[in-house]
Amino acid sequence: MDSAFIELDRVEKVFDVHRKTGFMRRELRRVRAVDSISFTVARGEMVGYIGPNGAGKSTTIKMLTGILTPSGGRLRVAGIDPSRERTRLAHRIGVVFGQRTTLWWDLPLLDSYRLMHRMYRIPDARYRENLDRLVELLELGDLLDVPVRQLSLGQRMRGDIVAALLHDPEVLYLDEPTIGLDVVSKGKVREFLRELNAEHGTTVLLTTHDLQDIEQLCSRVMVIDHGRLMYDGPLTGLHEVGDSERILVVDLERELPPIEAPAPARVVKVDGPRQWLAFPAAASAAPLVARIAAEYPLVDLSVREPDIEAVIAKMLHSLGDTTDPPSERATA
Ligand SMILES: Nc1ncnc2c1ncn2[C@@H]1O[C@H](COP(=O)(O)OP(=O)(O)OP(=O)(O)O)[C@@H](O)[C@H]1O
Repeated sequence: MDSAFIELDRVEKVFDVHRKTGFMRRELRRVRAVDSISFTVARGEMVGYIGPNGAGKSTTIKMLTGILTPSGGRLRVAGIDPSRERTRLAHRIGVVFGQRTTLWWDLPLLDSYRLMHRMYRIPDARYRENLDRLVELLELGDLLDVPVRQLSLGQRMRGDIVAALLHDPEVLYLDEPTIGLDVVSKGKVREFLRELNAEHGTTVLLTTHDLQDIEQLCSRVMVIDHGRLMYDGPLTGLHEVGDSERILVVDLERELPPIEAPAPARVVKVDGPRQWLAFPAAASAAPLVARIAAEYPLVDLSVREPDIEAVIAKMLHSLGDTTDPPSERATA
């Protein structure tokens, strides 16, 4: 991988919020949404950017796209200062907001793509080639004539991903790309993103509340809290810092005493022939599964992941983070 493609050096974003505190009285509150964050992302990396609600994730993404101007620090994407050269940068980045669509609600999907073709001034041959490839990969061929408002959430999300990639961006910002999708649609979106990254080397910054998005896509994860970067490393490391656990749900042929599992795995619940075992999230489930399969009459099993909020909360707790949500300072 070559040198930094995304660079943040002590970036800050402070919002001034005026609040009415009484008749003719207003108070100015200063919200430090992003508080001196520094990191770099190399070209071709897929990085998870996670944190509790209000942590500053969207504010960071908005600064990276140039929608918001930092209050301090230095920020570059592909060598470009996003807030100064937003239009130039727009040709090199793609953005997908899971909760909002960039498509035209009343128009057939294909018409939205035609408009983007013109907006981004994509050469005709390239547009045609990209459209054909993306529509095939994301299985949207039968839906191109359907107005966006008639699409299911999963179809609309895939439609938005195509829209974000028609102009061959080098970096893709994804904000909750699998939110509300069923298991099959989530799988399709993840598989597509993996292929996109492997084949085109697209750099991806992913914000999500779904731990499996991170697990299946990102070799690196950054955790932000109260506007500050609290962790930057592999997901397994995040589990280790917080001592997170996964749960192995085991269905036996009949009701039996609690399974004698090798420590630190242990049975945490028994209900008839079903038993629940907790084990460290950073460890592989394979040895535990093999041992149970060899020694017990096993019918079925599944692994439950901890939810992302729980992992982050444990990690922050173990780091002794007890500060209040984004630092606010009354100035008047
Ligand atoms: N335009 C704004 N004006 C004032 N305060 C803002 C503005 N945008 C964000 N904030 C505040 O900045 C902080 C960080 O918000 P941000 O939306 O970046 O968080 P987030 O991590 O994306 O949260 P979520 O997961 O809930 O989307 C919050 O306290 C929020 O209220």
